[in-house]
Amino acid sequence: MRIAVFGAGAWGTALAIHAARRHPVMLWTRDPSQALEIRETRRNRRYLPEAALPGGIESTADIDQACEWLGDGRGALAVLATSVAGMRPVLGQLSGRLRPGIAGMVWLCKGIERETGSLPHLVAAEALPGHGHAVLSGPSFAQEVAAGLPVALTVASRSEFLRRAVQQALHHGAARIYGSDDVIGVELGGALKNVMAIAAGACDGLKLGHNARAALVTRGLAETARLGVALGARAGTFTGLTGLGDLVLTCTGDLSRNRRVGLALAEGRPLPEIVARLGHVAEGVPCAAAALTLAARHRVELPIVAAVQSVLDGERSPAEAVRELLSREPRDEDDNG
Ligand SMILES: NC(=O)c1ccc[n+]([C@@H]2O[C@H](COP(=O)([O-])OP(=O)(O)OC[C@H]3O[C@@H](n4cnc5c(N)ncnc54)[C@H](O)[C@@H]3O)[C@@H](O)[C@H]2O)c1
Ligand SMILES: O=P(O)(O)OC[C@H](O)CO
Repeated sequence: MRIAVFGAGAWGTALAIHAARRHPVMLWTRDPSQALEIRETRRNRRYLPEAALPGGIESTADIDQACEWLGDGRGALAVLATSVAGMRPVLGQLSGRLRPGIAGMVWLCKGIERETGSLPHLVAAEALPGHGHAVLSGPSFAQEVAAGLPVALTVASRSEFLRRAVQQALHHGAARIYGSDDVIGVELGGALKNVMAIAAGACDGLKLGHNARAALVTRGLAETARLGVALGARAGTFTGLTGLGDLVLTCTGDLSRNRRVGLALAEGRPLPEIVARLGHVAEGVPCAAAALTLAARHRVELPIVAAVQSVLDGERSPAEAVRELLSREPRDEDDNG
């Protein structure tokens, strides 16, 4: 099966390496010098410097060439690996270029569009109509996948055909790919765990202890599920790989960029400096505000996300935000607030 990956950041590159263990892969980047570097050095120095790219990966910055490479499209798979902010512009370029026969488009990004408060499947429906759509998510640090370490992911799509096509393409070696038809639940779990990881990083940076982090993960999951159910997701999805699984990974694993943002905020560093130093996207930063927009539309309360947003906005220090969360009125654990 031919697989074209659009976006050559850390995760797009790692997924291309995994896919290339079985399939020919085309890795598209918007940056011509990066495409040249990948072809000549078999490395992506800026985004995933430690990984060697196998010979089965070709690279181009020419989007027409990448689409033509997929051939008549039959059985081929397109993968979108940009940040959420890059989704609409890149899918817009692909619209009309991708042949109708491809198995479908699967995106890897985890977040909510900042300007619209839309989950990725709604962005894709507008920007790339006429193709099958799927999201691939779950606990997965790029560096570990590139190194061939075990990983379990979930592909969610309303199309059973596309779910099976993604499993056929990527369920091999050390990667297990589960299927789900709960697109909203899978996308929301992946989006909000990034915000919770900022909170967990701040919590650990303030040395609030293991009890505090466990409370944050558990209440963060409750908050995510509350919004998800209001949006039409199944509650059970949030205890799966793309909910609890990714939440635990990102809140506790130091490879997480979002967690590192939280740790740096606890040191009192300004957000623009933290983001600039990171050199990668930290989706939790734009996602916190977008999640609050979405929650307001559905009249759902998100106290931890609101606390993170107040810190990102510079309205409160992390310590003040924690004090505010602790001073909330007592309630039953399964209360809807
Ligand atoms: N890194 C991981 O371990 C990992 C794992 C799973 C999911 N994700 C998710 O995958 C997405 C990408 O993450 P990443 O780690 O690759 O980020 P990254 O910061 O390493 O790379 C982002 C990539 O998106 C591209 N991009 C951004 N806007 C674009 C635009 N308008 N047009 C074309 N390209 C654009 C950048 O050029 C870059 O190649 C994020 O939503 C992230 O949450 C990351
Ligand atoms: O580095 P982060 O925080 O963007 O997390 C990466 C992946 O989403 C973990 O599953």
